[in-house]
Amino acid sequence: MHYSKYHALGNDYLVIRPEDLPEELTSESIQRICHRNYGLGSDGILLGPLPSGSCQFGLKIFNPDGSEAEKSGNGLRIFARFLWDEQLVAQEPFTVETAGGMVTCQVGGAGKSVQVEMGKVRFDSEAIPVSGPPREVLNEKMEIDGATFKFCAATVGNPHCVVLSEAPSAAQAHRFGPLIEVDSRFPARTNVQFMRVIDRNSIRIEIWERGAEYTLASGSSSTAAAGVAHRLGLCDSKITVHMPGGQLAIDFDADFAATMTGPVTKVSNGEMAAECLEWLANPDSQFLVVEDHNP
Ligand SMILES: N[C@H](CCC[C@H](N)C(=O)O)C(=O)O
Repeated sequence: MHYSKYHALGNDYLVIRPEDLPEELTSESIQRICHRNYGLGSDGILLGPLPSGSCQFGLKIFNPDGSEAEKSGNGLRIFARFLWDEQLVAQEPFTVETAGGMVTCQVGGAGKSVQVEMGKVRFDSEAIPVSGPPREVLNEKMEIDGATFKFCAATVGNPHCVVLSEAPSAAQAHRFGPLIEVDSRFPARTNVQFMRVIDRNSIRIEIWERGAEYTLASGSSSTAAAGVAHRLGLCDSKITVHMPGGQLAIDFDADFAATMTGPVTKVSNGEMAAECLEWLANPDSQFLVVEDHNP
């Protein structure tokens, strides 16, 4: 099976064209393909280009636990670069349909920089979703594993819980992220960011992703966390988001519509070997399978 691998600030994805799939993806085959020991290893799969009734291209985004994500900022930059590498687009902006809505992409810098209009960041509980009465989820409190956190929640098409932190760290993300991801207040689970506001134009985040665990960078997390900082009046409308994998630029208009700009790096084109494909298809082969989170 042919694939292309890219990373965006260390958040890596496999791009697979539907015509290259030997059979329909399942939660288990996604887990196997993405597995860092048994499979090709990645933070997810981008399946496309797919037909779309509303946009020039369609895209399905899968997490390594097999769940489908409504949106991925790094994934969309990578997919835009893939389309450019395949000469399916040039320098003009183009539209991509995701489960979380339509986005507009534009490739620049000889493919090394991509801009994506990510849509509006929204804070209302029903859109995210967050349980409880309909409200904007801002400056609420949660008790997790003996610690008390102040948090906000937002959607960029996918759900995010932004925890205010004096000292975001990988240890903090690993300890509290998995607990918050599956907390009952998030019916669709949630991505989690631990955020420190550095100044009016920069924040720092550590990330625990829904369905992907700890990642070095996340475009939708950056957009959500920057949106919260802007909504709380702690940052202006142009924000640099610092993550372990690097930086992204997020710009907001007056309606919190976000434009994300950042790099993409091509890693390889490759072929999954036949014996690995056999292992993928063999349900009895030894493999650690996590529970299926698809609704
Ligand atoms: N794990 C996310 C999708 C990938 C997001 C991240 N890789 C990005 O760049 O936005 C979710 O289930 O909503």
